[in-house]
Amino acid sequence: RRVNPQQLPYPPGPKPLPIIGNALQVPAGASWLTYTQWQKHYGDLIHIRVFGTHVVVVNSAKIANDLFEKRSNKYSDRPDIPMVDLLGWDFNIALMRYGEKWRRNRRLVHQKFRYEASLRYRPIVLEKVREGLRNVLDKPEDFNLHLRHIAASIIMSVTYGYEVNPKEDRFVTIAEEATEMLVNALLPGSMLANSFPILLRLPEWLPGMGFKAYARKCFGMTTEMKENPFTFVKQRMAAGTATPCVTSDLLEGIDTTGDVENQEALIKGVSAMVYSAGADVSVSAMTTAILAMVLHQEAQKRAQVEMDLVVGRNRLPDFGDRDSLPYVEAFFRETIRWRQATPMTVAHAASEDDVYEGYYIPKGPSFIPRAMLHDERVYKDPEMFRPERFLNNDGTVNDDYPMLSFGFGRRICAGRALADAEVWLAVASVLAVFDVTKAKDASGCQIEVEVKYSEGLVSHPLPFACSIAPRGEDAARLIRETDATA
Ligand code: HEM
Repeated sequence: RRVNPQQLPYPPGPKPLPIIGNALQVPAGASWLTYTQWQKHYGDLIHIRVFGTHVVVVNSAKIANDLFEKRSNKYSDRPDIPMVDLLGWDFNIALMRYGEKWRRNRRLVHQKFRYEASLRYRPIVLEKVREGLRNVLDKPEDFNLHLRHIAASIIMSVTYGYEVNPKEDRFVTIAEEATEMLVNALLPGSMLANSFPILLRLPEWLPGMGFKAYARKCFGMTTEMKENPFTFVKQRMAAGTATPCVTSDLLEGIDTTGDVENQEALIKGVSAMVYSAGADVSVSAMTTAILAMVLHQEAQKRAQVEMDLVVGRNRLPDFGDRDSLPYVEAFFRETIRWRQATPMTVAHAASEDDVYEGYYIPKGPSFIPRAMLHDERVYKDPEMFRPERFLNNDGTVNDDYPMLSFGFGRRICAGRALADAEVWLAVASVLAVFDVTKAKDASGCQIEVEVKYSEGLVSHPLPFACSIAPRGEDAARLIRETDATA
């Protein structure tokens, strides 16, 4: 009441219980489904309380725009997650509190990943996607691994000029394990210390302090994840053999009259963060595209007809073809709308108290923007995969790019230009040369595929079987010809 002088109400929401608030009503996993149901009862702005933490769920693009864009000076903070520093993940911009440290980091990421800068990475994207096509041709049943390899090799090449080893790469393995440990520690309820930071001060020998050993293990990994690839670049620069990359560019820009150690530490963190921010989400989007192809044969066929007309069967699509492939573009956009890789995006927080449409919003709550790309007032039958929703009547692409899948305001995804390029090219290339259909079992019956996704910050399609076969001998030859070393 002291901080809410006008005694305005919080936004509506389900009735909280004493002390624990709404904790029992919020499922740990796919909570966006619960928020979707609550929207029908409580509206577009919902308030809940989980123990002492206020959470505001934003259910419409209009409110997201009003708060995260128009009032972005107030709504660009992140919730305080005490475990992040303990795990050694304090360099992760996506989780950083809004302030000077975030600004310094974001400036460097923006410098290297804004649209114009990202154009430089297109040759790498092209090379790695085509390598992925060859891998799929050789071992289609391992398509998920190949998609992982595409995403990892693009990011490692762009960031460190490093060629990823397809099997058990030392840099990639450590980055994946450290990222997984972070994601597990962020799952609601997984680490009590996130809700009760006082636990951080208690000695490790007490029962329930297992999180400290967990954090130590993760800290070791994040240190390796930052140090090893960075040292790799520095050694190659010293030997004059470095491939130009984000890290070498940033190192060359160091002000040698200033505090070199601090500048290097910043570069190390920014470079290491790129893998965790960009690899897994890109894999999710690419896998969703494959899932959509399996389930929507008519959409796949229509995209292939367009591809054959525009690109023909004698070459593979390139970025220069994008504007001439409206249906393929619509297929790509529908992919990132239909199943968002981060269905809850990343929570924002308010850095000061605010009032919105008569409701009181205290400083610091978590703002969870639910999957607005499934708002049936905007997207009719949102569960349906329907690329046509991104086309005008004359077949041209409309102005609706599902940018919300990349977040909002000042915290919008800093790598969206690279993500857009790599996922588009992967989708277009697969459509050009492969037929993706349901797999058959030993008795020749089709194996049915269900749309099921994992839970967590980044959500992936659960493993599914499918058949990925080249669209004829010409397509197989085209794929093989992309191997310059053959
Ligand atoms: C399909 C792929 C991707 C999707 C769907 C995606 C989505 C997102 C989302 C939803 C956010 C949170 C935005 C918010 O808080 O409002 C985010 C943040 C971020 N993303 Fe991406 N992302 C993708 C790929 C990438 C790539 C390849 C990079 C590499 C540079 C990247 C770098 C970042 C960074 C640095 C942030 C943190 C921004 C900040 O908090 O200031 N992302 N991304």
